[in-house]
Amino acid sequence: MTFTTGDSVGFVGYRGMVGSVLMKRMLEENDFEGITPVFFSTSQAGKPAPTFDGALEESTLQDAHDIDALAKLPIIVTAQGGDYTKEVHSKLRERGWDGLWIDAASTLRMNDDSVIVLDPINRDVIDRGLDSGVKDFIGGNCTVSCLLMGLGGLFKQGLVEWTTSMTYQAASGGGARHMREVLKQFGDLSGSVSAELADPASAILEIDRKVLAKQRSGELDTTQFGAPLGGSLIPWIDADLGNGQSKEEWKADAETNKILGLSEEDRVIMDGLCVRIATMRSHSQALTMKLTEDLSVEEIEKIIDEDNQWSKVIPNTKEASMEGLTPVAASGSLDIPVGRIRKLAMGPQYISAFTVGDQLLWGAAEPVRRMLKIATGTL
Ligand SMILES: NC(=O)C1=CN([C@@H]2O[C@H](COP(=O)(O)OP(=O)(O)OC[C@H]3O[C@@H](n4cnc5c(N)ncnc54)[C@H](OP(=O)(O)O)[C@@H]3O)[C@@H](O)[C@H]2O)C=CC1
Ligand SMILES: N[C@@H](CC(=O)OP(=O)(O)O)C(=O)O
Repeated sequence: MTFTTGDSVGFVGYRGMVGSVLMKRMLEENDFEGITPVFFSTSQAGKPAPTFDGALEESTLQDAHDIDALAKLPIIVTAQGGDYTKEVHSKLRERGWDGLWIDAASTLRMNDDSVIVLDPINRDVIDRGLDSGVKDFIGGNCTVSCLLMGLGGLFKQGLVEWTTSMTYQAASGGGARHMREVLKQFGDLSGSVSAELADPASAILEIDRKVLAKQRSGELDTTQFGAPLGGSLIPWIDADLGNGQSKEEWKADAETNKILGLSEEDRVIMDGLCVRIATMRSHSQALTMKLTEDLSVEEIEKIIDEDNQWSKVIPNTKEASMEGLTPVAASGSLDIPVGRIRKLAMGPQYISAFTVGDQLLWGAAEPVRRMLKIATGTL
């Protein structure tokens, strides 16, 4: 089953958080031209499909579990989540569906017959995959994609021996409800000391005592994160692999090497700690890298800056870092700022770097959006 201009493309998960970002980007880039979108929902079948204020023709939402309807499509794009992928993808393949499955969820990422998509970094791997008949194209983990978009130049040129990343991951990585939860926690914490905050003469240690008491009281809603995040952090993301490593930490090495298409002997070693903090939608990472060569900082910055149009070197000064190297600066932008680049005391091949990326854009929706364009022959 191959796509020709005007053919139908199925969209599942279009109204979720990642799906909404995907739709917004597709509208901004006029990506619906040349395709006939068919929208699916697991809960709203039969209701009107979105027209995005008249940008698309009126249609009806299809049932996202209707395998017959899905199997008619040459391309399915899904941001519905891993459980949906687990349930539906195998049913489609078992009945012989040979269309392209483009997915934001992690379920199929490490399968031998899938490609992880991040085309500014691995267009060659994607093209080889398409040529050799790969049918499953999966977006990478958000921290991995954002890191490679920022520092891809060094990796592509084989200049990285190993990297350790300490992450500062936003609430949005958990989903929409997680973002609400952390904001509600901040509100409740602030509310618990509103009288003291209104009085500039009140003692800060009394405010601190009350805030801590509230955080420990069990009264904050922690349904999503399982622990208070407002005014705190959680040094664990995703499943416990039982060897001291979290699944999020494991993904860094596994996915980076797969994205880059590196063989066993060329592998880059990646490891670190993944930490959830109370930011909204941008993930940050503090990196220590051992390079294979003693490059000057200027050479390193040039390689990073020139790799792709979105990586942006931020000068290693306090002013520039505070202005351009924060989640507040990066959110809502496709740019990936990379700063704090300097040689470390460990030796001339050791550098630090700090990078930030909107994890709903390059971390989730954008690689998937661009893969659809590659699949439809428009990128
Ligand atoms: N959040 C993230 O940072 C990342 C997520 N992903 C992947 O994308 C998947 C989807 O994540 P995310 O978009 O955050 O999930 P959401 O929970 O926002 O959306 C998933 C689905 O929930 C259903 N839904 C139920 N109620 C609502 C509502 N009120 N508003 C919108 N949708 C609703 C929709 O399906 P329906 O129409 O069928 O009811 C929707 O498609 C994840 O499971 C993950 O696999 C990948 C990378 C990053
Ligand atoms: N695990 C990421 C978000 C995510 O969805 O990752 P993945 O696509 O690898 O499951 C986070 O919590 O920040």
